[in-house]
Amino acid sequence: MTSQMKPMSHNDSAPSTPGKFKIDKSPFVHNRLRLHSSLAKLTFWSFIFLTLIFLFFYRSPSSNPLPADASRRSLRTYNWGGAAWEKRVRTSARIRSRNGISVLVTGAAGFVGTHVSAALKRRGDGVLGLDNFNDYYDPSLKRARQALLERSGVFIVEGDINDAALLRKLFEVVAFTHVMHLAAQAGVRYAMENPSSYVHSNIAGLVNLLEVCKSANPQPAIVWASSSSVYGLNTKVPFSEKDRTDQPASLYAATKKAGEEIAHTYNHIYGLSLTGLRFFTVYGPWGRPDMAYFFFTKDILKGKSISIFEAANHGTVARDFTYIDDIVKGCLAALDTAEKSTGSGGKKKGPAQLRVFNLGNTSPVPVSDMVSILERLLKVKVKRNIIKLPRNGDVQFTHANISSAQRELGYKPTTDLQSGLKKFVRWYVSYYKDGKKAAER
Ligand SMILES: O=C(O)[C@H]1O[C@H](OP(=O)(O)OP(=O)(O)OC[C@H]2O[C@@H](n3ccc(=O)[nH]c3=O)[C@H](O)[C@@H]2O)[C@H](O)[C@@H](O)[C@H]1O
Repeated sequence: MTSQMKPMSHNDSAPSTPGKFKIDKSPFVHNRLRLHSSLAKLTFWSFIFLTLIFLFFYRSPSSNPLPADASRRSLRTYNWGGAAWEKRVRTSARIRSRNGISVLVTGAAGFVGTHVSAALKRRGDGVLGLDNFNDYYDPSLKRARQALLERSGVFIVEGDINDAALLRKLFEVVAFTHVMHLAAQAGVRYAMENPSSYVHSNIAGLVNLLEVCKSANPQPAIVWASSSSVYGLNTKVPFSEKDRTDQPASLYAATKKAGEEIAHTYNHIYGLSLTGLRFFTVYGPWGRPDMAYFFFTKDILKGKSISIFEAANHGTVARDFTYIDDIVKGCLAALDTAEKSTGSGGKKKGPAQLRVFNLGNTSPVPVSDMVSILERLLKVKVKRNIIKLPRNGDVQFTHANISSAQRELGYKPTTDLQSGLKKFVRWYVSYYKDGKKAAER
């Protein structure tokens, strides 16, 4: 019983300073006082109750823990199912080469997802894409990538990795041997604008996917995209998989690091075979417009100035930029060397493979040098605006030690930044028709 509900004693109704006025002890006045006090309490608690109900049903958008963007994504409904849809799924996932694999590629309309899907299809593997086509960046670019894949026979199912019913359905229709999980909320700096979208995709979405994979029969082997950003404030270079990763500098990095821990758990409990790939600033044709090399190109062509970050004391900011074709080779090698998961029916039957690899280029380039390469390729004098590295999650430099990937995956990057950016610029200019499409954006 709470103190408010305690039956009132005579003394409860007496003022705490009884000498100030005369207490009327008549029973009528006493009852009136009790009634008065009970009414006041009833009114008070009714008010609190109604306020709570009001807040529950009519909370303002700003009090919604999911920002509009993330809510919209999870509330969006996608059309899937039906005989014709299932046929497309089956056809796309059909293996067409001896010893081929059938792979569910999440984030297939994304930058890396498109390239990996196309490469798998080319060598005769079965490939089914999954993508929610969200509007984090220009969705028309994702649609163009989809059209490209469609022409090579890859069907992309429209849906969210948080949709368990859809994922279960896909595994019912196709016994995928592998999952290449690339769907994620990417971008380091955007995490300060929309933190929930990172939790939604990189944590909740990952767990949902692993839940379905662990119950699938047979369980697939999973290769997924982690990030160089997990090294955070680590200063030991080059970054090795053995180095500490417990100092993330951005929420993006923290969710990728959480993903690595979640992978450990699902491997440990359910025998899922899991390989995490730490990508180092991947760039190239069909790239992501939110990345610096991409929007620098756009702005340089428009004659706008660009902001180049500089660390304290004019310190150089550098990245181990890695060309997309090298990353694709690393992804395929990770799929090819992935051992089978050991569980079945949601139960572990024995120890399973758990790996993590750096996929970088091993030669960091200062961002200002990257800009100079673009300047030469675009033949436009760049208006440089050097500004202090903002405290928004960016780290000063990245540099991959790739000996582990070299040894176990035969990974060997071959494209330097100059050659890779040349291919990017050629694609950019032709895709945006010398700036025509870019101007429409
Ligand atoms: O390896 C990763 O795991 C990550 O790589 C990528 O992140 P980053 O390496 O930060 O790439 P990106 O944004 O292109 O900035 C490049 C450089 O330009 C600098 N930069 C940036 C913006 C600007 O206005 N000025 C500037 O100097 C900036 O300081 C930086 O030095 C992916 O986006 C991310 O999703 C993740 O996959």
